[in-house]
Amino acid sequence: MQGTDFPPLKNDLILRAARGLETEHAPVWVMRQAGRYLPEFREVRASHEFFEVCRTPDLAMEVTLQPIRRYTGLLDASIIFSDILVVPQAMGMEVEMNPGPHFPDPLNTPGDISKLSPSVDVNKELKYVFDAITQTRKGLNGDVPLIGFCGAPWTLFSYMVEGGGTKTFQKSKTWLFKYPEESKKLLLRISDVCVDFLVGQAKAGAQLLQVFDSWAGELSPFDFSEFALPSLQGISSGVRSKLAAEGIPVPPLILFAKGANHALPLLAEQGGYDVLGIDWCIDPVEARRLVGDKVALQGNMDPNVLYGGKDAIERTVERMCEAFRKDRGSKGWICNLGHGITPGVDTEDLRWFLECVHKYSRN
Ligand SMILES: Cc1c2[nH]c(c1CCC(=O)O)Cc1[nH]c(c(CCC(=O)O)c1C)Cc1[nH]c(c(CCC(=O)O)c1C)Cc1[nH]c(c(C)c1CCC(=O)O)C2
Repeated sequence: MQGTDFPPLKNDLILRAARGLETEHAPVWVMRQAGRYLPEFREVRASHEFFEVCRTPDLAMEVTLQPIRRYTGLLDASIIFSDILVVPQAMGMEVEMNPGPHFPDPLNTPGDISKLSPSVDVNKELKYVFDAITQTRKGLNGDVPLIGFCGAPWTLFSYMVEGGGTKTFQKSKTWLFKYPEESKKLLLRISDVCVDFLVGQAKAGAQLLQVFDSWAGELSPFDFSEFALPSLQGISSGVRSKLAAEGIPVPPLILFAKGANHALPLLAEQGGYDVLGIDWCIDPVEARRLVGDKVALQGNMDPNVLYGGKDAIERTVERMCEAFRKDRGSKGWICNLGHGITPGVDTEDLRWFLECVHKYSRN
């Protein structure tokens, strides 16, 4: 599938911002914008299981388009409806969503690695994601670009080892510190699947690619460099070289290493990504100082401000816009929350957030 087969793009703000260029206002999208805070999403979920929605291109397209339709003209990107856990599934693991992720048979010791598929053909295992992307890109009719994504190896590793969410990271840390060499091998093996998966998404029509390292902040700076960084670099360099080898333009690459703000200088220098996402625990002025002009930034309002009412939202957005735009106008900033939107948010409060971003980030 080649780009020329798709409707022409009418809004390229996020593509320009990702390349560090000027935009009329900051492009804005919201992590988890297709999700349970939307009544129309809950309605689809009432009659379809979570992974059924992911695996059915018609349904995945429908929920991907829901926020774009509801907030017409206010969102500057869409993100394909899927989950980071489709990669462990493709590697041969069973994953349930009830309501959070649960792996009935997690990787308890390095011996369990042999249970994973020896090689993963993403074109077979994850074809449904590629089909959903191609179909959704057509369905968007060029209104906004479509983002593809995957989970980062460290975050996926922790789910595969813990068997679900965790507060302590006891099992994943046991692996890192007791079996460091086996851990590194597993991380790189996950990274190889992520490369093929992102390459496939770009070929299917994804116009930007984001890597979610949701648990990056659980690692010390040393352990982040030791364990997470090589696999993140493996993804950026692998995606770039494989697409280049096929003569396909490389879409902007975004890395959201949540909580790893200490690593911003290192990632800007050596990560190989065009955009770095930041959470709300770092001031945007400081983040910009740390990365210089090397990358664009994405973020970073605390999603819980959306529970604070219209005044709090407006004041926070105004402050955020001022900080990201300090001394550089609108160059190289993609506005987002500092993590995913949560299920209890009022849909009109999100609309107000988006309107405030348009108002306060305008040149
Ligand atoms: C860690 C992680 C996961 N999934 C994802 C991450 C990384 C981002 C982050 O840190 O939030 C990424 C993700 N998950 C989902 C998307 C869709 C695209 C979007 O709108 O952003 C994306 C980009 C849908 C989803 N993935 C999930 C839901 C909610 C489940 C439902 O529909 O019942 C959605 C809309 C389920 C999910 N999936 C995952 C968890 C922990 C949960 C349960 C927690 C929760 O309920 O929010 C794993």
